[in-house]
Amino acid sequence: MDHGIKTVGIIGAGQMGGGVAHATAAAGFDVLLQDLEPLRVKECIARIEANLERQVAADKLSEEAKAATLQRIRAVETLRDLADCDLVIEAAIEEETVKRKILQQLSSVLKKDAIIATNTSSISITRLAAVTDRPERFIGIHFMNPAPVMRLAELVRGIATEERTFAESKAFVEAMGKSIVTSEDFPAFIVHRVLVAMINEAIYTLYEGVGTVENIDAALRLGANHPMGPLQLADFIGLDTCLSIIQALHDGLADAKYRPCPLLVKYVEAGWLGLKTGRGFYDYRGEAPRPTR
Ligand SMILES: CC(=O)CC(=O)SCCNC(=O)CCNC(=O)[C@H](O)C(C)(C)COP(=O)(O)OP(=O)(O)OC[C@H]1O[C@@H](n2cnc3c(N)ncnc32)[C@H](O)[C@@H]1OP(=O)(O)O
Ligand SMILES: NC(=O)C1=CN([C@@H]2O[C@H](COP(=O)(O)OP(=O)(O)OC[C@H]3O[C@@H](n4cnc5c(N)ncnc54)[C@H](OP(=O)(O)O)[C@@H]3O)[C@@H](O)[C@H]2O)C=CC1
Repeated sequence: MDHGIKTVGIIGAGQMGGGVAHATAAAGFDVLLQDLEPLRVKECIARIEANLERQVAADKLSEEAKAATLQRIRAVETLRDLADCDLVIEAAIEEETVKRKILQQLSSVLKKDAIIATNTSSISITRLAAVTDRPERFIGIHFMNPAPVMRLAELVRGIATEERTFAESKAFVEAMGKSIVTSEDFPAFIVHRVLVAMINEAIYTLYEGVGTVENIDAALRLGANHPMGPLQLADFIGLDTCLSIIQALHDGLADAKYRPCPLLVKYVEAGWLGLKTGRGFYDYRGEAPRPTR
């Protein structure tokens, strides 16, 4: 199916905004990248360049392809600059109030028929769609981290999402060389109904003294062939994001089995958010990561 998408706007130049910008540009789309803080966009494009350079050094990408990918990514400063995009993907922090404000402002400037997507990990697509002027052109496209590498995006329809919006979004994700799964619009969708529930359980396993950080991670890495242990993965995702997701499950399903582990809450309160702040279940500030408990 022809998705009719040429130019993609991305809001939020964090780990996901950057990864999605990289993967989208590498697939041949023009990308406009926006963040509240222009410096964040600059840093983000530098990270994309370093990732591309690693591929060039490993002979997995040509210099020309690297240059072409970078050339397709343009930094912009305001939501108004995204007005002519065919698709805008919101990838700001996992806080509903922040997302609602962005989506309301975006609606008022974006051309009429453009699709608005959110990369939220857990928040109701129907609820976010309702603050826009186009719930029928609104959808969840949930990419995985690191977006250039991971092969999946979850597609989530809100109650009003039109079939055309779903079909175009699916064609867009497939044009990026990725597969889709479809999830109903329930808190945290499919991936995190399972993944963050497991991460929260791993943190309880640490909290209750069943195992150390290293033992819990090794148990799942070597014993269940997970590429990363659950605590390393939590640090990789961001502990603030993990807490928001498990909180969404707890609030949305009113089931005590999703109660956020108090240790996770404490780490977030300390500002120990994982890899992105240099410290979480591991301390990344030395030569090799060291467990913090
Ligand atoms: C929070 C949410 O809402 C949803 C989520 O995303 S949940 C999290 C989902 N993600 C996961 O579960 C990730 C689990 N971890 C993994 O799959 C792997 O550890 C990993 C892919 C991250 C790294 O794999 P690895 O084999 O240990 O490392 P490495 O060999 O360095 O990297 C593999 C490839 O990924 C690339 N890569 C690694 N990190 C990258 C990044 N941040 N950005 C871009 N590319 C990256 C490397 O360049 C390398 O590419 P090539 O194969 O072309 O050389
Ligand atoms: N981390 C992960 O593994 C995954 C995360 N997600 C989802 O993707 C989204 C982003 O997560 P992630 O990239 O990890 O988060 P990060 O914290 O790395 O990045 C979020 C970015 O959004 C910026 N931002 C905050 N408010 C605004 C705003 N009003 N307008 C524009 N930009 C803003 C932040 O700027 P500043 O730092 O200045 O506040 C930051 O640069 C979340 O919804 C998350 O749930 C989805 C899949 C995987």
